[in-house]
Amino acid sequence: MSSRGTVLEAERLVVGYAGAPVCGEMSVAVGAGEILGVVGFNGAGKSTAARTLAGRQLPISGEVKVHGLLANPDAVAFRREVSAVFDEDLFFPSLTVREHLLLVARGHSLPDPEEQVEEELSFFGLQERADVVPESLSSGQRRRTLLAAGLMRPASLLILDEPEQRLDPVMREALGRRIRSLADGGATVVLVTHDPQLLLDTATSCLVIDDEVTLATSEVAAAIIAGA
Ligand SMILES: Nc1ncnc2c1ncn2[C@@H]1O[C@H](COP(=O)(O)OP(=O)(O)OP(=O)(O)O)[C@@H](O)[C@H]1O
Repeated sequence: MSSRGTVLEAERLVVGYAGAPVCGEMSVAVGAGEILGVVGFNGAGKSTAARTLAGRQLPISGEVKVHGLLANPDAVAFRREVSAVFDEDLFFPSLTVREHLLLVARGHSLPDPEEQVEEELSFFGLQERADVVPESLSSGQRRRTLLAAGLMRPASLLILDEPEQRLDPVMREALGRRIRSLADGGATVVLVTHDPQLLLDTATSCLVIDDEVTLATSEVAAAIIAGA
């Protein structure tokens, strides 16, 4: 546990649908500056767990708390703390990439929103596509837009569901460095991933999701997802 205190806490959490659990019960306590990798086979329940930790779906039993606040995305105080990026996240069909990012920057009262947006466009290699609407983007460009929006806003807890998907190797490496630097700045990160290298580059501990949920080092978890 981090000396900087627990940020995300879940005790005997059971996640699933219509009262049916998708995986074993889990307990987590993640501190400021820590990166919790979440791994498991296809369909193991990683995204379900991540969505529950992000407050996007209710647990079957147990509670999720962030800084002691019950997970509830309708609560302003919770939303301020938590940024989550999922593949199914939505866009406004008539807003361009730049307009989406400006909306996020202004909505979170970032200083110099225009400048910050240009930095994100550059980091995610989106400058050339900044003025097109989501429909005209490739799936990887849409993914990068969502990640840019999720990473640029202030948050003490960042939940990323397979952020490496549809990113090329250079972008994956840059993303790993970015995640690490956010954690170095004090953010807590939950990272669902199938990428052993991203896990090794970032995670400080890992949750292996299965019928039983266990804690593992990033080396052990990376070996599991690499099929070793
Ligand atoms: N909305 C839903 N309603 C009912 N069952 C669902 C729903 N979404 C997912 N599931 C089921 O819950 C189980 C866990 O799914 P989940 O998406 O959490 O797995 P995952 O570990 O993230 O998988 P992957 O690695 O393939 O992304 C799967 O059996 C899936 O079919």
